[in-house]
Amino acid sequence: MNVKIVNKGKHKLPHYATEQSAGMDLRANLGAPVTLKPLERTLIKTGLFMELQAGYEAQIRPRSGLAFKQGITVLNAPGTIDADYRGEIGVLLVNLSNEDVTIEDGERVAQMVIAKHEQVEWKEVNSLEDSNRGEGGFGSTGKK
Ligand SMILES: O=c1ccn([C@H]2C[C@H](O)[C@@H](COP(=O)(O)OP(=O)(O)OP(=O)(O)O)O2)c(=O)[nH]1
Repeated sequence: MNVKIVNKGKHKLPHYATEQSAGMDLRANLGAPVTLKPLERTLIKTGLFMELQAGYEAQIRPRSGLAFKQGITVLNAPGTIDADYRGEIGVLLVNLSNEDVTIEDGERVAQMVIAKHEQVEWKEVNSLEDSNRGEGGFGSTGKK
């Protein structure tokens, strides 16, 4: 599937690192490194703008390595890029470690998965059909 993309940043376009990768890493497009104190958050710009086809979204997800090694994650994970959004793709990072962490220009800060999605029309009713699961939730299955 072709997706139109504009790159106003200085880094190469995101790409699939292996033949079956689901996500493409996104690079920070920064004028200068950004340091996050513990629990500090910041919006990292990518320089990328894209035009998804209707029925598709892009999900912005954390990178496991960055989370494990440095405690950096995506605060609103998974971030949602709507098909009608034409602004710059941003990555909202938070530092969940107890040390300062510096994000460098060009660093891979998150990954992006393009996914199909549905839109529903509500059919409002007064009651729902019974199911043998009932109303149980929040850890109610598998009880001895
Ligand atoms: O991680 C993200 C999440 C969102 N966006 C952009 C694309 C998305 O289409 C738009 C709006 O995002 P969202 O719907 O999550 O934000 P909102 O807080 O509900 O704002 P809005 O009123 O703009 O919908 O912001 C990003 O660039 N990165």
